[in-house]
Amino acid sequence: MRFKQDFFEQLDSFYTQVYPQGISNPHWLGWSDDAAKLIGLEKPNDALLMQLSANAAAPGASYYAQVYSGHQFGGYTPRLGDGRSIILGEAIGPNGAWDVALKGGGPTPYSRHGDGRAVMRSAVREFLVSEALAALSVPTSRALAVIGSDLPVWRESQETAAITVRLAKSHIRFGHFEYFCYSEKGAPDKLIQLLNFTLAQHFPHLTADAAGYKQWFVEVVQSTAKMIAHWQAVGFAHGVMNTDNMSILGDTFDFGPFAFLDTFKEDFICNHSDHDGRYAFGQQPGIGLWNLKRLAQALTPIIPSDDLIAALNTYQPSLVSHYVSLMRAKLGLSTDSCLDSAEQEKQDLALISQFTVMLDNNQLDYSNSLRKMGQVDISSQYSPLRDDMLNVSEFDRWYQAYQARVGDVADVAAWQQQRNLHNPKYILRNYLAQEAIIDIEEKADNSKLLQLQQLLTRPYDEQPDMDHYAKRPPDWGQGLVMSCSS
Ligand SMILES: Nc1ncnc2c1ncn2[C@@H]1O[C@H](COP(=O)(O)OP(=O)(O)OP(=O)(O)O)[C@@H](O)[C@H]1O
Ligand SMILES: [Mg+2]
Repeated sequence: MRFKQDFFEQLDSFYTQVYPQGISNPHWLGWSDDAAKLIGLEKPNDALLMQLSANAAAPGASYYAQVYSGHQFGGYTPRLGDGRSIILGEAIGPNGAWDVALKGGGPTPYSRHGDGRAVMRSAVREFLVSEALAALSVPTSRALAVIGSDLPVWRESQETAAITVRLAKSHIRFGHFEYFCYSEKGAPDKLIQLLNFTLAQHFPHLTADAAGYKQWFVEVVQSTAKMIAHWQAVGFAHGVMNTDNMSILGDTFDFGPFAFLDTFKEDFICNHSDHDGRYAFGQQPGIGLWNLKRLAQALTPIIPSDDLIAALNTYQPSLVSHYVSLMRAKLGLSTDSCLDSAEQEKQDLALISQFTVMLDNNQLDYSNSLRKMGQVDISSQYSPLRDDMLNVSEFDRWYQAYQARVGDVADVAAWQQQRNLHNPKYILRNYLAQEAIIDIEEKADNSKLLQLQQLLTRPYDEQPDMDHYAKRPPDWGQGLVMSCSS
């Protein structure tokens, strides 16, 4: 790894230098070749294992924990910061730099009452989902590796610690701006310093002046809208959309109790502590806007309110338009229609919503239903999903409208093949992650994890002998809800 240290060198009051503490008996549980390429690495080796398990210094690393705050479940916490994630610096890759962070690397001045550690099950889940989302083209932080150990840690019972090696284009969160607006004295200067750094590093096409700031916020609004459109289209529930977990670049960030939908359920809650369903699947678009409003509020000292509001107003149309275009690709709705594009979008959204409401009412699997729809012979009156519906006449009405919208398809096989490129066969179902974790816990066997990882790097491909991974969960794995104690 070759590092540069821009954040460390330019923003010295925005972090505390802190060294990670090694974990005993470190061993690779998982490694991502694809993530490795991003920072110019190839295969894992012993020296890297020692560095990334914090048992040896990584040459060129600076080791620091950033300070930030954030709104958690709607309430403001004035100081959070990296309590268990220690950043080594920005590793230089062939197409740009990536922060390298050891998540679970030991206590920091921001650990509050925590131990600075991550348990193996949560580290494995973060590793798997980061790479699975990337393979689905969802904007996300990445995971280079997950490293197991025999270091005991206590949650509800004794578990072992692990480290996820996270790669992120930036670790700057909405909460960084909130911290330097509310919690730190000398606010406008620090806010401006942080914003100028963000612009120079990640928005080099923008100028560090009023016009650049205004356009920057528009781009943050839109990248957030785009990220959430991806989540809704792929059926991903994040679970903890606090503003400290919202990346300023619109990358999915901080994986705790997340879930991919098995059964489609608009009000599905994956987080055991989310009693009111604040972060339920169907709430995510609205929460995205709420979070952006909190960011806007923190920016009022440096960006005029009218500009902030104008940008916020682009959120909903931008999200809808990304969502509809992702769903069109899944369902095979082409866009070269003679209707006005806004009207077409409205009608398509209605068609898509009727479809998901039927999935919800009939308790059908989200990804498998879409995959099946993509294999329909569009000229035939018969759709494979019809048999799964209780209200067949409702489905028939919808299917007729759908057929009319798809129109004539000259080459049905090619159309179906296209659909398969947009409707994954394999997703990271919670029960699959759980099975991989149980094998590691009980048998020290990571082969399921490796198999799952391989499978999820090609989620759209038929893969021989892997069909069982595409099945709906068994009874024990239905609607698994995860706790935050990670
Ligand atoms: N075991 C722990 N020890 C110390 N601090 C912790 C621990 N778990 C969570 N925290 C801190 O609590 C706050 C909220 O935690 P949250 O689960 O959102 O983040 P995280 O998963 O630890 O890290 P990140 O957001 O970097 O992915 C953060 O400041 C985090 O660093
Ligand atoms: Mg977090």
